[in-house]
Amino acid sequence: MPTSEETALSTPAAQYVPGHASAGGIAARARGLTKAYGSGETTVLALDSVDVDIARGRFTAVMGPSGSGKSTLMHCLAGLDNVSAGQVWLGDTEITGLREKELTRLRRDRIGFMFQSFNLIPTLNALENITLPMDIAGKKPDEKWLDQVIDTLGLRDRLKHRPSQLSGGQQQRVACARALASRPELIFADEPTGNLDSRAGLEVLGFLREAVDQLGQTVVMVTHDPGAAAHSDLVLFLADGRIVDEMERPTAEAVLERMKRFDSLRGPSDGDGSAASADVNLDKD
Ligand SMILES: Nc1ncnc2c1ncn2[C@@H]1O[C@H](COP(=O)(O)OP(=O)(O)OP(=O)(O)O)[C@@H](O)[C@H]1O
Repeated sequence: MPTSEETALSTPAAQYVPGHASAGGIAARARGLTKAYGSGETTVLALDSVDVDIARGRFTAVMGPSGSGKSTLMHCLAGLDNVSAGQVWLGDTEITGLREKELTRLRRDRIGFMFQSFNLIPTLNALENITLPMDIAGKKPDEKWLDQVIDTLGLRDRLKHRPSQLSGGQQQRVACARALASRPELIFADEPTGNLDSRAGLEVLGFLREAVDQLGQTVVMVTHDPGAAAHSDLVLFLADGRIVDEMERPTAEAVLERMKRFDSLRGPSDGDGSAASADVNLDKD
């Protein structure tokens, strides 16, 4: 059963909304966001009436036990998955209810994506990969911005290389540049360091941080790694499809301690990586 505090976090907006947007405005917003998979007795409630504001110009991390709904939240906020109930906005545009064609255009024009697998086209060189989404959209890149992105990511001397000629870290930097190239309103990164060694992972996190601090971008990153989350401005913690806590200016140690409290709620027979019990203790500092 949810605690009273958890219930308070998932009830309608005006009271308390995790991620509470700053003066910079709101890049994405969800109210009552609910996502169920399957039907009847096999229904899985992946998101349970989530209210969240993603602040513009900030780096937000999403953490939580396996199966808590992190990827589902990202997919619903990005219009990659339809919702069962509730509303989602990208900026001022409500995306719930948009037709697939409109969603495709919106994703292409306004959102950048980074995934664990870099999703680069092997036959294209780095520069062609970076500009591919814009080429498909028939848009000319803003050359000054593109130069800035390429230099910030240290890719200037790698532009003619194909993905197979680049290290994992360099490939992820290309994926990062591709996400940034069209100067999207929002970048979603799903475990962007998951396939990298720790040095390359740190580098990519540093670049995402720079994208926020120096280029004014907005980043939402799903991660399992407390060290990665420590690069963000704000961590949202999910459990059983609900946002149950948040942490401003996180440190790896503090995030790890918070995550341990999810683990300690699992029974001995519950070691299969499924979500923690809903009875998460919410003693916010
Ligand atoms: N396509 C699907 N069909 C059925 N159930 C799904 C589907 N996608 C996700 N789920 C279920 O929804 C819940 C949330 O999944 P989700 O992938 O969002 O969690 P997560 O926190 O990202 O997990 P992980 O950290 O393991 O990637 C889980 O119980 C999962 O089994």
